[in-house]
Amino acid sequence: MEDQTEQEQALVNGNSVATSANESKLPNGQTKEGPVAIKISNAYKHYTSGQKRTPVLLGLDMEVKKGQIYGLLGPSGCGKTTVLKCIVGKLTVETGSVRVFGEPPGTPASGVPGPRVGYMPQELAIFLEFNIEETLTYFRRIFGMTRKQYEDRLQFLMKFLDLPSKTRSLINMSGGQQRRASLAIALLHEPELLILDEPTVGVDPLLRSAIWNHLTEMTDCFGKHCTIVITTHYIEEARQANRVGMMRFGKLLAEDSPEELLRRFSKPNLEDVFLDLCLQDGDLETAKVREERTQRRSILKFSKKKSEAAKPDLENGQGCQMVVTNGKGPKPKEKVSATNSTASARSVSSTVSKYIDQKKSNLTSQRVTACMIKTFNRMKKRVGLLVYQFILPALQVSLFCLAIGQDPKELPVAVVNLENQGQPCAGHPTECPFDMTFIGPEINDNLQNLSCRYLSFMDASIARPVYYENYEDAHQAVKNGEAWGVISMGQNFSRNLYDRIFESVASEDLTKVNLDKFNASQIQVEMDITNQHIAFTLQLKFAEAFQQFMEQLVTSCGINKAVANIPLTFLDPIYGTPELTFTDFMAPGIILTIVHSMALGYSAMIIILERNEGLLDRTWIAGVTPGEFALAHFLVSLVVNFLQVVVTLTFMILVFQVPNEGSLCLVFLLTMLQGVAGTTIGLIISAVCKTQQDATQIALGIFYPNLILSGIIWPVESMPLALRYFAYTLPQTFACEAMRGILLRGWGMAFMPVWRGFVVTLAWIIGTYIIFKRLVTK
Ligand SMILES: Nc1ncnc2c1ncn2[C@@H]1O[C@H](COP(=O)(O)OP(=O)(O)OP(=O)(O)O)[C@@H](O)[C@H]1O
Repeated sequence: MEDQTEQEQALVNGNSVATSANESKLPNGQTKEGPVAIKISNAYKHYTSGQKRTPVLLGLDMEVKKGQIYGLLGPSGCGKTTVLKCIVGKLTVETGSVRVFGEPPGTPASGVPGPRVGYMPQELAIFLEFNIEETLTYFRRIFGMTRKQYEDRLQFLMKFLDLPSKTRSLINMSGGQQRRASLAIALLHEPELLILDEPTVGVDPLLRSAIWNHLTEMTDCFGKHCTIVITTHYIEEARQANRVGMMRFGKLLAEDSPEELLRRFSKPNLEDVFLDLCLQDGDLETAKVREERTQRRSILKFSKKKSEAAKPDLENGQGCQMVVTNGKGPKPKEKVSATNSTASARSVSSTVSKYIDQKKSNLTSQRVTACMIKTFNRMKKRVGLLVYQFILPALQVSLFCLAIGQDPKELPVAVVNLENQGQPCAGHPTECPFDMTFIGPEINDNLQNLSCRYLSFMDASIARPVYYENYEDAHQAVKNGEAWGVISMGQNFSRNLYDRIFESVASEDLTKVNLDKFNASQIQVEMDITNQHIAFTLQLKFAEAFQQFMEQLVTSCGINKAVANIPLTFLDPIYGTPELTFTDFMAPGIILTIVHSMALGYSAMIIILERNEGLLDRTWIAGVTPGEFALAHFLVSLVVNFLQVVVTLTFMILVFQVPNEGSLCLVFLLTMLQGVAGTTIGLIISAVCKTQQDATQIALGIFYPNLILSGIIWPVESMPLALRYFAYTLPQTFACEAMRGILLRGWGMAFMPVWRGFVVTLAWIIGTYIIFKRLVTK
């Protein structure tokens, strides 16, 4: 009733030339009238690109009856694809209304998107790395077809669309074969509504004819529910439609059956009808229109020639795969008798009903599983991606453990030992250099080459001595970058050291210490400290060597070595061991950052890849909701994460023996959650970026600040206050602290830094997943 009112209204307001015809004819001449399948009333829409607004639909009215083939014709850019996208619920109009099966598309009541509709977009929208079977299996799972139904249908489509082996990769097929495979997806479940955007482009005339015959058969019966909307550039091809809509500049110039249009305009073909309509529409660009017409005619002539060449075959029931192979296929339309048509249609009708199990096709779990299996299959096909996903974490961990945190080795140090004439020490006494039997210590023969004794405690594997005879040469060597520093000792180093220790102590007036002698007993070190870590290492080694030298010296004289120590004692550490290295400090953060960034990088590409290939639209129009799509990718990422965490922890803890004092379960759980947080952040990037390049740049842009600010490399406590507070808001800062607590201190959930790390990570996961879901459902 509502339809009727709208229809009447459309007729009153309708386009100047649009007809009031609401009936159309079957190809065999029978009148076809039925309920309305699609109704678009007074639709307006524009695209916005930056400041630019492009109007696309300008008060479009269109009506498609159930069981009709509706040919939507018009020049490139007039808005045909936009209309189709509005019908399948991919786009919405700004004003006016679109109704599919009486309901707005996108609502559950319309069933569109969903298994009620089969959609073939203009672009290929196929998984090029898949073969035909894998591609169709994906859609079979979404639609809930049983294996048997699917096998029958696959067999039919392979023959009908003249597709090569079902196991050949689509990437290795010709353009025409790929288009036919794309059409097979739309035809797979014989939907109630078939939306085909230029399905016959690049298809040879013979097959084009067979496709039209098949479409005719799908709609060719009373009470049959298949409705087809098709766009084509081959205008004459649309004569086989029950009704055509001629579109220009966002509105329909006319809408009627081809026969009625030809009769009304007294033209021999639809091309000329279209030209007349354009002229009537007040379009002054006649030259351009004529040119378009000439071009299209030349295409048509070519295709006609080919069709005619093939005609005898068609008439004999050969040449068209469908006719040849199953013997039940339609003959060319003028040959189809009413009886045949009905019988044939009945068989199609019964096939249609058995393909879709409404209960099954409504199952979220089934669609999520379909998406997951498809993603795993895609991964399997991309060996590079697999390597990237699972070998890279292991490689990163190995490189980190091997390259970071160890002491630098074989650092050249210029040694100027004037006490030994600048030469390497051949040997030195190790006995007590003092005679302690008298009241005060006396010098004995062992008081020589104390400098050599000191140098003997130097760890040559770290500070490699290079001997110089004078200070100037040694200094120049450092200047030239040949050594990291100069360590020098004077001519009477041993005697001056003795005097420093005993004379100053024995002196009655400590204010009168001989500073010359005092300075001459100093071991002087001058360094290149441009590399702070190397400089710190050498300073530490020089100081350790001196401590050991002094301990050995006093011990050789029978004095307790404690006398040689400064009165500051470092007892055993409460947490950690003296052996802990910088690697151990960084490892907790590195584990998290590897897993987090790998997950982020992987998921950041997911939607972009599918969207750019046109697959995302197809998946959604097949009935997978954005929420299901998000869930499927989330679950796949979880599996990938799991494996990455196993690889990372195995290498870090088992192979490279990074210490773990706490619960491995907690370590695993926190790492896993960090991976999930990376996944959800990546999914957001994937949803907002148009290209892989954009996504890569954002992912990299996130990676470095995160690494620098999260306290993974350097303590957060060293940052300026404002930056430190910012760092605390990042997903890895508290998690890194928690991980350090577990691994190095053996803390459990009872410790605030540990549970805080978990809570913040969970908050990031929930927050980013909500944002992602909103973005994809927009
Ligand atoms: N996302 C978009 N943003 C901006 N403009 C767009 C967008 N999509 C399409 N357009 C513009 O809208 C107009 C209609 O596009 P549409 O794809 O609907 O035309 P069409 O009739 O299907 O063309 P063709 O036959 O070449 O496929 C064109 O001018 C096109 O450039």
